[in-house]
Amino acid sequence: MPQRDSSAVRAWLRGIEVFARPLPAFDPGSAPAEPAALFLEWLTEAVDAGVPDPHAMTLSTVDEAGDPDARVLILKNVDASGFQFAAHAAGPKGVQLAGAPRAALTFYWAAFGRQVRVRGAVTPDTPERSAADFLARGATARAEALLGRQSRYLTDPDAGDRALRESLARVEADPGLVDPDWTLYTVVPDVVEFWQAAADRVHVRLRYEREPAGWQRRRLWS
Ligand SMILES: Cc1cc2nc3c(=O)[nH]c(=O)nc-3n(C[C@H](O)[C@H](O)[C@H](O)COP(=O)(O)O)c2cc1C
Repeated sequence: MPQRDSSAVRAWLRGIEVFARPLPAFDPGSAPAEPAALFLEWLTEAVDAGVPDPHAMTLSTVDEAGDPDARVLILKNVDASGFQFAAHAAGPKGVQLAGAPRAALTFYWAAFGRQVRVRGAVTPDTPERSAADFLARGATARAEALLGRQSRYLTDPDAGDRALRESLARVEADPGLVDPDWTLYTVVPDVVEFWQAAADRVHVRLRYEREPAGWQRRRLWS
């Protein structure tokens, strides 16, 4: 740990190695026609290699003032229609998405030096599918969601514990209870970029762009 002066921190950070490990090669010429197929290949490799939380991703949104916001979430599904996550419509990210229904997703699997970036419109799924996602959550997660207080100030932790216990009792008494604000969202991608790090810094980038004729694949400078 360096001294706290800024130049020492700068030197310390510069000394930390990046991409100094065996990394896979990426041949964009043999990439599949659809980005979802390549995404699932990369995700599968991360899962099989035991990467922790391989389905964690950063969801970026903007608020009503146009200020960006970002947080890590768990991916719920991916297919040709898009990338799914779930959230409470009344919480900050839900409110931001109601006002500006577009988002970016960022995945990073450090063990492979791989990043995937997704951008697109965000659409809420049907109430039935959102309810099914809600009911697939654990009892405590459902009890917390039903409180609808995520990201508010926790001024009294003891009162918070009591409220959670009461909510959990409601869930246990009525296991079919669904929070109507719980929403599955789909990011419908316009653009999906695959980025493969290389130790020599000649990183390989492939961007899929959705066009009327279908997905176009383009290499990018690194
Ligand atoms: C690995 C990881 C996974 C997370 N998964 C979720 C999740 O699936 N759902 C969720 O609401 N928050 C999740 N969080 C917490 C969010 O990052 C965030 O703190 C929370 O959703 C509140 O965000 P908001 O105030 O912008 O709405 C996760 C955080 C981490 C680090």
